[in-house]
Amino acid sequence: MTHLPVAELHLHLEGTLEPETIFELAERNKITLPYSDVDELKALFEFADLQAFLDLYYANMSTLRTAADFAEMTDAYLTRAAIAGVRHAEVFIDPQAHLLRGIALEEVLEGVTSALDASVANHGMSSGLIVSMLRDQSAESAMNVLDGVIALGTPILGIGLDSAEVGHPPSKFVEVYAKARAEGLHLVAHAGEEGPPEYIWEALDLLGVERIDHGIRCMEDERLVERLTAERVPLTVCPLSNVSLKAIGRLSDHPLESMLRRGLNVSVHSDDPSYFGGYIDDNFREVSDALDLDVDDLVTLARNSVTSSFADDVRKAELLAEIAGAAESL
Ligand SMILES: Nc1ncnc2[nH]cnc12
Ligand SMILES: [Zn+2]
Repeated sequence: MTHLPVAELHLHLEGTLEPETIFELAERNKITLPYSDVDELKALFEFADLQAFLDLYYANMSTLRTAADFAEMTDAYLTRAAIAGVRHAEVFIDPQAHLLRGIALEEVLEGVTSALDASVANHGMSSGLIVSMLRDQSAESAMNVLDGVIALGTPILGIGLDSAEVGHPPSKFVEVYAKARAEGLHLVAHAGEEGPPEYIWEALDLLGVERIDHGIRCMEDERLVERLTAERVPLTVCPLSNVSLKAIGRLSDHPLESMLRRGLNVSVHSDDPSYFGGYIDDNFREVSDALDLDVDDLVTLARNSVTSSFADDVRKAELLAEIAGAAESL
């Protein structure tokens, strides 16, 4: 199947480090990994829950040291995403995970933005960066990152909130989000992945987010579904991730189809593709195989990804026209 043009809105750059790349980086940076080869590492890609994944995800980041490493990781993602049909990418980076192990914010941002700055020229893809705060770290730490990014003057699209969800509600970050809003930044947050529907309410009402990342647990709260539908709040759903992290038992039980039927503004994304079995094209193919989705549903998902993006109106119109063109030949 040719891929529909899409916007990738939920993608952690550090979650695109393929096992082979982790070993290459480790060798280059003289880091000893606790696995002897790629197969031993891949054998660990069975996760009991979000925390089990996060432990491995953070451990493997130790291989990233220089701006060149961050640039290479980012460009490798853009190369793979272009093959998947991604025409616009808004990607997350987790600066605190690198600051905590002594890598300077400048190093991280310089590497990532140098690759993103060339995304149009090298991949025909528009792009932007979302700085994501680790919710299991303090609000003060998140504020320091925000201040650091502002001081450096690095152009970013906005801020996000990720990492271990349960026990770290959005309310913890009210001041950080207020400051980011005052700076004119876009606001998104992971909520309702493992955490309860109340965290989605908080992300909307206390943080003022424009998109919810994941949000699948909204389906447990009828009033919330009504609100999200009425306000067309985008939910960036990552089906392969949800199965891999046991938020959902099997792909055939994924609520994506019910969410679409309820009129929720859902789109499909890849989260941490190297760990969860696939990029955005793999997510589209697997949900269309496992769920009762027709071509119109797939086109709706692609269109929602574009209308939910932070691209400007001209770019959105271009991308919607591309989707309409591609849909004719499906
Ligand atoms: N699926 C996910 N949930 C929360 N934090 C993350 N960081 C990277 N992937 C994540
Ligand atoms: Zn995520």
